[in-house]
Amino acid sequence: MTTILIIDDDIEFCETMESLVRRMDHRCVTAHTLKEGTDYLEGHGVDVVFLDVRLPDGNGLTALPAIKKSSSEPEVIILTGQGDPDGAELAIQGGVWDYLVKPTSIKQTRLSLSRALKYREEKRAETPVALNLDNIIGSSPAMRKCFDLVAKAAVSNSQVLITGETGTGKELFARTIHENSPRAGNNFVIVDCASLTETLLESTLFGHKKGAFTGADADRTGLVKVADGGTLFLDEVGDMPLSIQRSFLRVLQEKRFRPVGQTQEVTSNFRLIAATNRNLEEMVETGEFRRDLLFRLWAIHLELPPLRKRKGDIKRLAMFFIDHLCEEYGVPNKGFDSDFFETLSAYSWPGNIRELFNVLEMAFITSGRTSTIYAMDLPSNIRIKVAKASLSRDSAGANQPQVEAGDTNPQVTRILAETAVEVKRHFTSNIPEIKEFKGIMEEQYLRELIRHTGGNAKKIMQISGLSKSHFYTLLKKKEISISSE
Ligand SMILES: Nc1ncnc2c1ncn2[C@@H]1O[C@H](COP(=O)(O)OP(=O)(O)OP(=O)(O)O)[C@@H](O)[C@H]1O
Repeated sequence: MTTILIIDDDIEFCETMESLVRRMDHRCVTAHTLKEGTDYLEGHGVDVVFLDVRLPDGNGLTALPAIKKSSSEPEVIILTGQGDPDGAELAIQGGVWDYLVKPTSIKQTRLSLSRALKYREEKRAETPVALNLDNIIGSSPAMRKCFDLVAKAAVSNSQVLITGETGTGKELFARTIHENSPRAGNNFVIVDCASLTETLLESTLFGHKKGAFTGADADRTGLVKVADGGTLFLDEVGDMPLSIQRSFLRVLQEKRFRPVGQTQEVTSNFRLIAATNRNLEEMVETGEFRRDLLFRLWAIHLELPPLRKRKGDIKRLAMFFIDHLCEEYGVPNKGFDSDFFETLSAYSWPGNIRELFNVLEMAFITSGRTSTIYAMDLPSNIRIKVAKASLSRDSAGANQPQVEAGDTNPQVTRILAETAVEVKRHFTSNIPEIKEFKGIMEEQYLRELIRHTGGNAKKIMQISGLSKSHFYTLLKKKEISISSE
């Protein structure tokens, strides 16, 4: 059933609206403060919100973005006692469906509500584009937003600008847009603007005639022409020299250009996707990037989040990539110890997914023929960084939470990982028997446990998971007395 929420502090008005909405066979909920209204939106599906502007706890227009972004993304109709043109403009910019000034006629209110609901129904009925996202892993909210944009980009012919830190998947997403677009049957052509000098970039993009410059010993077709009917992917577009930016802008507008040393123009019907990890708006301010080109580029702007902001995706990315490696190396699928994912999640991944995949490949090789991959298999530099970050976090917080029963918090995991690094370092030449090693570690653990709990038997059992009899047997075996610790 359709639900309409009325946020208005005028109780009488709410009652009138409620009866109008009910007569239209919709469910109606009223809220007399902004807080009440936004609280309701958090846990319930709402189709349309009638929103007053002046409310006891704030201005409705200020809350508009949060209301629009709430989980059911309702349409909003402003119903205000004091209409003012600036407020109306602000509201419309904020995406409201209608702006009505009280008193409104029943007819007008009904019409506005019916139209908003019709629009909402049509929006829902739009058939979602079935994307082929075979090689892209991610189900975090940030990634789902990106997939929506990929779907929009795939069906349109507009320029796309993809931004994001290094290794976040800009090229992968550009290829995915191409492969899901009607141009998929034609070329996807990559030009890396950062790796070419100014002259080389010009001839690479536009091509040249034999003899146009020293070394041009044959005609060469430019990559803009190779992308005819397909997609041209300009990687690191922020590194494009200003002189080329000027000529490229013209190519974008007219889809025609002149190869170096040639008098005749060539045409190309290409679709442009550009990517960069630089801030182009800042570059425009400093005069390093043309504003007009930037405006052309970002008809659709896809901003890829860094991996540290979507840690929920790390596990699936790791499983996907290790499965891929198993297949490539022809070995049976491997399992993972839980400490493996904990360590991966505790690292900040400045090189994003590229770095993650490199590290996983190293761990995969280190794990050899074993069927499980452990944190120990990760490169020591990663484990050390994780351990150090955890320790410095610990020393920064004065009152650290006590380690409770069964607590395998990241701090403990980190310390264990660090211990493992130490053990590995010392064992290079001389490895003791496992019994001896276990004995030493066990004794160390018991002494620490007693010190930490002050010898409180209940806490000892809770934390260690040992039974009373087992604990006292161990104490006897190690010749430890509770009072001396
Ligand atoms: N969501 C994802 N799912 C699976 N693999 C991914 C994902 N994102 C990126 N990758 C992989 O990570 C690696 C780096 O991706 P890509 O080269 O597209 O990054 P980039 O942002 O273009 O990097 P750079 O800025 O350094 O050029 C590639 O192996 C790519 O396949």
